[in-house]
Amino acid sequence: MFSMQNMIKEAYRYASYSLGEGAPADYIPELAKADTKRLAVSITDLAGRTHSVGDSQERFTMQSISKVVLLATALRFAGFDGVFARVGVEPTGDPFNSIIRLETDSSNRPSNPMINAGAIAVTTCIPGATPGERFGHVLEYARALLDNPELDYDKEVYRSESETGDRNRALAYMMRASKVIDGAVPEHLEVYFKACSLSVNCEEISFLGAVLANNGISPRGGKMLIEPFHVKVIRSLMSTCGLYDYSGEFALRVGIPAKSGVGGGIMGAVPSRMGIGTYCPALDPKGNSLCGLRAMEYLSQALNLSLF
Ligand SMILES: NC(=O)CC[C@H](N)C(=O)O
Repeated sequence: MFSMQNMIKEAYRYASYSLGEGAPADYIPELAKADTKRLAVSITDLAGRTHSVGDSQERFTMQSISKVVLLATALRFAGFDGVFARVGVEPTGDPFNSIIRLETDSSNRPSNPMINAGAIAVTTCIPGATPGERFGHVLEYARALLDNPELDYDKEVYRSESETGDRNRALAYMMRASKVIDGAVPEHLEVYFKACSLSVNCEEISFLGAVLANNGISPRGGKMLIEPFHVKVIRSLMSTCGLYDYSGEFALRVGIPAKSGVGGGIMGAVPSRMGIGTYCPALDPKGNSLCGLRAMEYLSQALNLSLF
């Protein structure tokens, strides 16, 4: 008999065959400590019910999944035109932290908001007198979008990333040199690193997926959290750019708008159906959670979720 719980159990079992493969991100030293045996799969349906199997309460940092929250926050304050004056909407086929196109692209703008350069440019659209105030807007919105009023960032991961984030600094200074962004680079990076360090669990990211799946309306309570046009923008960028230089193959194999992060999470939004969260910190060479990809593939096939 069909039950969502059984389906998730099967996805978990299929994904668990890949446990032991891959490795946690180690360029942020604090992330290298993650237990690669942790695995979770969660689905939040559009009635707001969450079903999970595995380590779904385990907390991990959002990392690049926060690019969705940063973009939603920036769109709220600066609108479409304000945000997309600073960042493009084209996939790159390059790794998430690549710098090359900032020089070779004639506009010097980062290609899209789902790569590091693009997300840093997006943070510059979030207003406030101090980086604390600006991150406050992100945190407040993240608490609503992930349905956890206690949500906060992980101080250890933030410190670790801030100490070692020279590549992100380089991206930001390049963009400032070419006048794509202005203002104090260390302040923009404080907002960006804190957003990456937001501490979440698998159930919460499946809820964020469900908000996006439900056209921006909270499946718990019915409040509009993201306006429908912004949902369309975010979902389309997730589809084309959400898994960095694996986005094309992911579209083909899974076909769900999704966003991954090097903390080991993947968040998926199946329009008008459900939000999906997966977690396992062992990554493939492109920075995507290996077991997470397997679980997404299983669910896409079994529930016929591909948009294509
Ligand atoms: N792909 C990711 O999750 C990258 C985010 C990470 N915080 C970084 O800036 O490198």
